Order: sequence, then C-alpha cells, then structure tokens
Amino acid sequence: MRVLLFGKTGQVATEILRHAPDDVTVTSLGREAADLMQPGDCAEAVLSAEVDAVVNAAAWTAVDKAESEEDAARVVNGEAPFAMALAAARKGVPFVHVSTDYVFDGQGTDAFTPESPVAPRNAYGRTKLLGEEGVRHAGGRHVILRTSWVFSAHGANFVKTMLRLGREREAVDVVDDQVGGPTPAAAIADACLGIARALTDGAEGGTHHLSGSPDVSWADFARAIMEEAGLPRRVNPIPTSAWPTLAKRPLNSRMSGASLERAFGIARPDWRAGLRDVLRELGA
Ligand SMILES: NC(=O)C1=CN([C@@H]2O[C@H](COP(=O)(O)OP(=O)(O)OC[C@H]3O[C@@H](n4cnc5c(N)ncnc54)[C@H](OP(=O)(O)O)[C@@H]3O)[C@@H](O)[C@H]2O)C=CC1
Ligand SMILES: Cc1cn([C@H]2C[C@H](O)[C@@H](COP(=O)(O)OP(=O)(O)O[C@H]3O[C@@H](C)C(=O)[C@@H](O)[C@H]3O)O2)c(=O)[nH]c1=O
Repeated sequence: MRVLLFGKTGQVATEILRHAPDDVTVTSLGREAADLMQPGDCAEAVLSAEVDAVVNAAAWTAVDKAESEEDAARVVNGEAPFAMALAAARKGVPFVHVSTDYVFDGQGTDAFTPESPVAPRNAYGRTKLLGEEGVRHAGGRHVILRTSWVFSAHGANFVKTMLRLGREREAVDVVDDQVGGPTPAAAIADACLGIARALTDGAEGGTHHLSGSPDVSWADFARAIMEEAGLPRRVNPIPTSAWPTLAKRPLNSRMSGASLERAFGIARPDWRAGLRDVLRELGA
C-alpha cells in the first residue's frame, strides 16, 4: 500500500512514519512541501501523487492561539482537509482524517458516540468541525477518526510539560474536573494505517472515536506521569475556574470506542502502557 501523508514533524505523523510496516510506503509532506494555508496546493499534491490512500495528520493544534487567529486556523483545519478530501474523492482513493474531542461541548458524564450532537466550545473545535464537515461533503470513501489528549516522546504535549514542571517545582496545580482519555500517538498511527488498508480493501467509511482507556482527569494523568517517572511531586487538584485560559475546554471528553472496534477491530489502547513506552523513550 502506498500512502500520502500530510504532516511530517507532528506527534501522529512521526509515529506513522515509524510504524509503517514493510509493505507500506509512506510519502510524507511537511509544511515546506504542502502548506495547509494553501488548500489548492494540498489538492494538487493529492492529485499528482501515485498512492492508494491519503492520511491527514497535520493540523493547527495551538488551542489558545486559535482564539485570536481563527481565520488562519479555519484554513488549516477546515479548508485544507476539504480540498484534500475532494481531490482524493476525484482520484477514487480513500481519505483518513484525524479530528478531536473538542468538537463536543463536554456536557454531562456519558461517553460521546460518533452520532452525539457536536457543539464546540472554542475556535480550534469550530475549525476542526468545519474540516469534518468538508471531508464528509467531499463525497469520497473516508474515515474521520476523533481522538483526544495525544501524547508521545516528540513535539509539545501534556506529558512533556508535566515532566518539565516536575523537575522545576515541588508541586503542580492541575485541573481535576476535565475528564477524558489520554491517547498515545503510536496507537493513533497504527489505527490510521490499519484503517487506510481496510478502506483500500473496500471497508465502509464513517466517523469513529479512538481514545486511550481508562478515562481520567488531567490531574489523575499528571499524577500517573509523576509516579511513572519517579518524580515525587505533589499534584494539587484544582477546578477549571482556577486555571484561566483563552479557550474554553470541554469538561467531559469521554468518547466511546465501540463503533471503531466493531468496524475495524481496533480497541481502545491502555494509555498507562503507552505512557511507560514514552517515558522509556524519553529516558525519564
Ligand atoms: N495534540 C492533541 O492533543 C490532539 C490532536 N488531535 C488531532 O490529531 C492530529 C494530529 O495532531 P498532533 O500530531 O498532536 O499534532 P502536532 O501539534 O504534534 O503537529 C501538528 C502538525 O501539523 C503541521 N502543520 C501545522 N500547520 C501547518 C501548515 N500550515 N501546513 C503544513 N503543516 C502544518 C505541523 O507542522 P510544523 O511542524 O511545520 O508546524 C505539525 O507537523 C490533528 O488533526 C489534531 O487536530 C486530536 C485530539 C488531540
Ligand atoms: C500545563 C498545565 C495545564 N493545565 C490544564 C490546562 C488544560 O485544561 C489541561 C490540558 O492542558 P493542555 O494545554 O495540554 O491542553 P490542550 O492544548 O487543550 O489539549 C488539547 O489539545 C488539542 C489539540 C486537542 O485536540 C485536545 O484533545 C487536547 O489534547 O490541563 C493545568 O491544570 N495545569 C498545568 O500546569
């Protein structure tokens, strides 16, 4: 299978490049080769590639910055995926697109299913939702894979932030009323490649969720990070109101993985095992 991958340096893209089995050739396009601020160039890249599937793992992921730069984030997260998906549909190749729990409003305590109503609370979520709508509207065979709280040994993520704070401070304050599933980027990479292969073999597309299990609060996650890394730091649980940010975050990010398991045989990964792998890789 030949895969065209948007994204090269990001957490998920890096793991896709590392995880591709021998019979999968991945051509990855970084910002220099395909700037998502130029959706027409992205479409052109799809149309001119000799591939069996397209995966988009590039996105504007700076959640707070999207509040003041929503127009740019909309191009990257909304218009570019639409252009890619239209080109993939025209070519007749399947498209795998990664999306987020932040398309939900975070009300209640039930796990969101792919059919749950969407109502993003922030600019990043709105732009990612626009991307989802574009991918569906493009009309080709596709999977939209919503995930959450991604971590890995590369790039910026909560695990690396906590390790840094854990080395600098005696105690860290972390919100305890936002709950979700931390997800190893490696598991998302495996899922993207598995889904791409299944789609090229004729599997039906749709929208699915993949988040790590069990669901925890950010404070619980921070405690697990400190413990696994052997950093004897106190994690003080605080309410979201005590951690003001430009973008509002959903309180409930629980997502059901049932449809993904039914359709593609991919179960929710245990984030604790993924965390141990990442800490080992970081030498922490
Ligand atoms: N991180 C998370 O916690 C979550 C992420 N997701 C989704 O998962 C997917 C992968 O996220 P993740 O791997 O964490 O992302 P990262 O933040 O690690 O990386 C983002 C990638 O997108 C690229 N990118 C950003 N803007 C552009 C642009 N204008 N043109 C070309 N490339 C661009 C970056 O390139 P460069 O290095 O050049 O900036 C980088 O490779 C995204 O769709 C994201 O929305 C979903 C839920 C949670
Ligand atoms: C660093 C820090 C954060 N927090 C809070 C802020 C926030 O509510 C939560 C997580 O912080 P982050 O800045 O890592 O979160 P954030 O950038 O919002 O993470 C999100 O990124 C996008 C791309 C997604 O799609 C989401 O699934 C989610 O992973 O923890 C603390 O309470 N204490 C701290 O010391």
